[in-house]
Amino acid sequence: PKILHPLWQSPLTIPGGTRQSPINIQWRDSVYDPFLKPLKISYDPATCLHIWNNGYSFLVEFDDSTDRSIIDGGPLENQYRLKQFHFHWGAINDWGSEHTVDCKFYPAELHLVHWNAVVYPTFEEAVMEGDGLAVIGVFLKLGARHEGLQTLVDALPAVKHKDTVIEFDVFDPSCLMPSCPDYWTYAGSLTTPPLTESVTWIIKKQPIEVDEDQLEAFRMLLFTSDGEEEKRMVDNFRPLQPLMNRTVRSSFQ
Ligand SMILES: NS(=O)(=O)c1ccc(C(=O)N2CCN(Cc3ccccc3)C2)cc1
Ligand SMILES: [Zn+2]
Repeated sequence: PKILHPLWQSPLTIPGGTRQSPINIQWRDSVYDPFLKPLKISYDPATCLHIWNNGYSFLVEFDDSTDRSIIDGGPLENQYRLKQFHFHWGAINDWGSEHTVDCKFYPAELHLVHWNAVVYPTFEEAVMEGDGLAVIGVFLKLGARHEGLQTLVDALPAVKHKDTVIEFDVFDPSCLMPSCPDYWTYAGSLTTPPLTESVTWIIKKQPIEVDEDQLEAFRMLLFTSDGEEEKRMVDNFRPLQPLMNRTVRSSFQ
């Protein structure tokens, strides 16, 4: 029988999938690529639009009608436009991230989602193409309170229920980037339906620190709409997928 994911009612494995995400990054198996460029990030905080709870995570969405918030360089051939960022987290601090490093889970993982507007007319079309998307993954680890994240955390009670949205008009996601430029990169997929193999993953080596209260704020969100029986939004990460015939490259030695 087809095993369906409890959260997304989607097949856990994609028939014929050869580049699925997330994966375990085995540090010693990653290959240093001296031709990888530094990642260039330039975000305009004024492109921030709103925060919404879409029933599997909370997303901060950006105005992607122009090239005001983009990334370039790194493993990318073109510049990619920022569309949204979101997180994945666990019910407890022992797990929650989608990718693992040497089989270690982090309590949460940030995904900044960008699309190739140089080649494709819309995000929806880019989602279906091998070089359509670029997602920066940043691990969150338990530690000091993150002041930049706090402005986001303060807004979460207003999007507690699925399909709630609030205006969020100035936020600079650069404040969520770790200071170290090092990253791994590999060819993968969306980790939620339609699971298309359209993502160039750029996973930052250094995590950012957040405190327990900030992680608890994520866990008080709900998968469910107002009036439904409450289900806490936790463990919204996809199981690890086989590496198959892929190499993870590193930008550092
Ligand atoms: N966890 S992750 O970073 O891999 C990630 C997950 C979801 C998305 C996302 O914004 N969407 C997936 C497709 N969906 C809409 C859509 C578009 C075309 C066809 C069908 C459906 C929106 C982006 C990144
Ligand atoms: Zn994600």
